[in-house]
Amino acid sequence: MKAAMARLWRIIQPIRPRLYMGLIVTIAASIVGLMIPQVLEFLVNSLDTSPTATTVWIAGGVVIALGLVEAVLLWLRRIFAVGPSTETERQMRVRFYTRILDMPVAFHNDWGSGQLLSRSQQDVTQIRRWIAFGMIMTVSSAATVLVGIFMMSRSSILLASIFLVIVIPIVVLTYRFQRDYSVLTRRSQDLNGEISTTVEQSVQGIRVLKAFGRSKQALSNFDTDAVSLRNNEIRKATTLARFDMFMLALPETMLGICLLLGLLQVNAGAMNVGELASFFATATLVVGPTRMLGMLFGQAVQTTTALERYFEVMDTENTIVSPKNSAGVDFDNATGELVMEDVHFRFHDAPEDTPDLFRGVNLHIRPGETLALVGVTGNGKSTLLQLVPRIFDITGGRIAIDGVSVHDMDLDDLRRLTAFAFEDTTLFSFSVRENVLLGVDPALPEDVQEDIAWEALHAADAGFVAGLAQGLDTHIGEQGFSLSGGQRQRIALARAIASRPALLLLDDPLSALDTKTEERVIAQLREVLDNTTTFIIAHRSSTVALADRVALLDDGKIVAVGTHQELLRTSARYRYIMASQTEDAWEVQS
Ligand SMILES: Nc1ncnc2c1ncn2[C@@H]1O[C@H](COP(=O)(O)OP(=O)(O)OP(=O)(O)O)[C@@H](O)[C@H]1O
Repeated sequence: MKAAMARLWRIIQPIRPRLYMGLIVTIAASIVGLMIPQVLEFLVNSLDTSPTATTVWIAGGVVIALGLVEAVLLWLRRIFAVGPSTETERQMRVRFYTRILDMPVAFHNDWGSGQLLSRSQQDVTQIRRWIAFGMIMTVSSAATVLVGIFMMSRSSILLASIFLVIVIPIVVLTYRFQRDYSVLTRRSQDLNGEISTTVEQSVQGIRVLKAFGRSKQALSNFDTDAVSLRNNEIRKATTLARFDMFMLALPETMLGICLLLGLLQVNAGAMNVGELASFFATATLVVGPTRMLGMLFGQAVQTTTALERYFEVMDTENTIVSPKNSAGVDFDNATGELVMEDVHFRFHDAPEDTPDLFRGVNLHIRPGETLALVGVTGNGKSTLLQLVPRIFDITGGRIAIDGVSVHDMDLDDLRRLTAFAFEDTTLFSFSVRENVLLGVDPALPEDVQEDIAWEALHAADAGFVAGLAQGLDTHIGEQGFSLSGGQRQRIALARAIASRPALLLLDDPLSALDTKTEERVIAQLREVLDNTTTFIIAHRSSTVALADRVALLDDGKIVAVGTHQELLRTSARYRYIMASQTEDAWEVQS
C-alpha cells in the first residue's frame, strides 16, 4: 500500500500546491463548522442568565454567517481540487494508452483487452476520486476529529474521554474491514475485466456466434461470470453493511451514554446546560468525520488496488524498443534488400519441450525482387514475415534490410521502410481515405495524398471505392463490417501499397478474392511491385505466379529456393505442398 501511494504522491507533485490550498480551506471549513456549537453554548448560557432579543439576534446572525463562510470554503475546496485532479487523470490515461500502443504484440496476446480497458477507465477514475476527494478529506476529517475532541474536552473531560474510548474499536474495526474489503475489491475488478473481454469478443465475433447458433452458449458463459461477479458484490456489500452497522452503532451508543452522564453532571452542578449543549453539538458534528474516516479507509484500499493494477501494466518491460544509438536509414536509396541469417525464433509462451519454430532460417531477397513464401499451414510463414518489422523479435541470428540489422534501426525508421498487409484484415472505423493513408506522411499536400490513395486503390483493384456513397470519404463501419471480405482485403492491400515502402510484406493478401478478381489484382500488382522488393506468403499457385522466385519453408528452415518451375522440377516436397494447397495444383504441375 505504501509503495503505490508513495508513487502517486510523486505523480501529483506538480499539483500539490493546489491540493494544499484545497486542504487548508477544507480544514478552515471544519473549524468554522466547529465554532457554531461554541456560539450555541454562549446563546444557551445567556438565555439561562440574562436573555435579551439583541443577544439572540447577534448569536443567530453569527451562526448564519459562519454557515455561509463554511459553504463558501467547501465550494473553494472543489475549485482547488477538481481541475488539477482531472488533469492528472487525463495524463495518467494518456500515458497508459501510449504504453499499450508501445507494447509488443506478445504483451497484447497475454493481456485481455477487457483488463486493459478496465485499468485505463475504472482504475484511473478511482485514482482521480482519491486525489480530488479522498486525500483531502482524510486529513481534514482527522483534523476535525482531533479539534472536535479538544473542544469537547473543554466542555467536559469525562464525556470527551468516553468519546475518545469509542474511537479505538472504530480504528480496529476499520483495519479489519480494510483487510477483507481489499481482497474482495481486487476480485471484483478482475471479474469486471473478464466480463468486458467476454462482451468485446462476442461483439467482434457476433457473426460467427449467430452462424453457428452458439449465442446460447456464449450467454451461458457470460452468465457464469456475471453470477461470480454478483456473488462477489454481495460479499462486498455484506462486509460493508456489517462495517457500517458498527460504525453507526458505536457512536450512537456513545452519544446515549454521554447524554445520561451529562445530565447527571448538570444535575450535580459539575457542568452547565450551555456546556452540555455545546458538547452534543460538537459530538454530532464530529461523528460524521469519524464515520467518514472509516469510509475513506475503504477508499484508500480501493485506490491502492487501482494503483497497483495501473502500475502493473506501466511496469511491464517492453522488450521491443529502438536501440540507444540507432543506425541511420538512407530512405532515398533504400532498395528493401532482405537478408535472413541463421534466424532462430520461439514464442515466449511456447511449451518447454517443443523445438524452436525457426531453427536456422537463411534467405536472401534481392533488391526489387518478389519472393513468395510457401509452406504447409501453421508452419510459421506469418510469423517469419512478422519478424522483419520486429512485431516479434528473433531469438537468434540476424535480419538485415539493405545491410543494416533491423535491431540497429530506430523502430519508426524500420516501420517506414516496410509495409504489411495482414491475412486477417483490420480496418479502423475511419473513412476509406484515412484507412488507406495510414502509413503515408500526413505532412504531404492533400492533393498528393489523394493521388497516392487512388493509385494504391487501383493497384489493389479497389476501384469500387469510387462508387461508394462518399467515395474516399465513406466511413467504414466498425471493424469494416459493411464491406465484403474481398473488399476489405483490397483496401488493406492498398494501405500497404500506399505507404510506398522499400520492402512490402504481404501475408496471403488475395485469399478472399475470387479467381477473376485475383487475376486482375495480380496483373496490376505486377506493375506496382516491379521495383518494390516484396516478400509475399502464397497459398495458391496464382499468387505464386506473381513472384520472381519461391522459397519453401519446412520444418523450421528454408529448404529450397528457386523459380516456381525450378522447384516443381527439383523438390518433391514443393510439388506435394502445391498439390495439397491449390485447387488447380495438377494444372500447375502439368
Ligand atoms: N502468439 C503466439 N504464441 C504462441 N504460438 C503462436 C502464436 N502465434 C502463432 N503461434 C503458433 O505458431 C505457429 C505458426 O503460426 P503462423 O501463423 O506463423 O503459421 P502460418 O504458416 O502462417 O499459418 P497459415 O498458413 O495457416 O496462415 C502455429 O503453430 C501457431 O499456433
